[in-house]
Amino acid sequence: VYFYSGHGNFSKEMLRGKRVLVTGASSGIGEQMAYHLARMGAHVLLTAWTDTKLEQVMEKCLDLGAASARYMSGSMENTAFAEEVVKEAENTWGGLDMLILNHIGQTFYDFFNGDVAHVRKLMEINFLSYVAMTAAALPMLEESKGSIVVVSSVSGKVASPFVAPYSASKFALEGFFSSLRHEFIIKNINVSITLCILGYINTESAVRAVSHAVKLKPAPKEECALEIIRSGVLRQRELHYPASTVTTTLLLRNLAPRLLDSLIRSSIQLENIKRPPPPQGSGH
Ligand SMILES: NC(=O)C1=CN([C@@H]2O[C@H](COP(=O)(O)OP(=O)(O)OC[C@H]3O[C@@H](n4cnc5c(N)ncnc54)[C@H](OP(=O)(O)O)[C@@H]3O)[C@@H](O)[C@H]2O)C=CC1
Ligand SMILES: C[C@H](CCC(=O)NCCS(=O)(=O)O)[C@H]1CC[C@H]2[C@@H]3C(=O)C[C@@H]4C[C@H](O)CC[C@]4(C)[C@H]3CC[C@]12C
Repeated sequence: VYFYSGHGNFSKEMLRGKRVLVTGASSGIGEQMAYHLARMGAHVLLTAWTDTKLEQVMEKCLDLGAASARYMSGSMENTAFAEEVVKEAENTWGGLDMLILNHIGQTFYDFFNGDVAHVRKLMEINFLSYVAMTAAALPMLEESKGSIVVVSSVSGKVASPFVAPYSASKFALEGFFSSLRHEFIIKNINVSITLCILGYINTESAVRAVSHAVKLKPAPKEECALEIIRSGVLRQRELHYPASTVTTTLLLRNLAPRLLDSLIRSSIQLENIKRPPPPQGSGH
């Protein structure tokens, strides 16, 4: 059973005929969300970078029972493309019920190397495109009293080493969407915002990037994807998945931050992180 900030009865029937836009849908958690939504009979619009992968996911969605399935490939580094995807939903469906913001740009699990351009690029892909899609989709979501689902991470709540650019983009999501949620309540805008705080998940790209260093056992992407959809449909404020590690981490963050920091560092095989050369002329 996974922790929710609220409670409610979820039925897969709730998604039947619903119009759902999923980003980062060509692999990993996004791909699994697409398949769950298809099994539930939703209309899906899938987006990611690589169209060959997207086409395969779309075909499988149709086989699994999607009410309809379409895709658009392109880079979310360009907010114009982000807005085009939302326009496609409007042109295709005349509206939108759920916006699932999930994609991330390629990054590294390593010491920050001073590459400011990489930080800027990741802020564009992982944060600004989420803002652009939300702004473009809001009129449709207000009309449908729909939901915004923001896929984030423990990295967006608690600092860890070796993920500085990625973590910055996830913290930005927390600040922006939590503030926006206040404004929706003040303005009586009936659009829910669900922040999904995820721990380590067994997607190919995550395992490829960190399995040499992160001692933790990753949680299953299929179950993670279903919990994200469930929390969005139930209009939960936050999803913590897996609840055991995420909720404990957040409790420790407030109660014993130094202990948490040392536990985080001890959960990493530091000897497997290649160390950068010392700065020129350094005394040590
Ligand atoms: N896996 C994990 O351990 C965790 C994941 N999360 C979050 O879950 C979400 C999904 O992660 P995960 O499934 O592992 O990621 P994957 O690497 O499996 O998928 C990333 C997706 O983003 C797309 N993408 C990459 N670059 C771009 C770009 N420039 N423009 C548009 N789309 C792009 C990829 O498309 P393509 O393949 O075509 O390039 C792919 O569909 C992310 O928000 C991540 O932060 C949070 C905590 C833990
Ligand atoms: C380094 C991972 C990102 C890999 C990548 O570049 N994917 C891009 C998509 S592409 O290949 O298609 O271009 C990180 C993705 C998820 C991170 C993990 C996470 O968010 C949960 C933990 C958070 C904690 O603060 C640090 C450890 C994490 C396991 C963290 C590690 C880095 C990721 C796997």
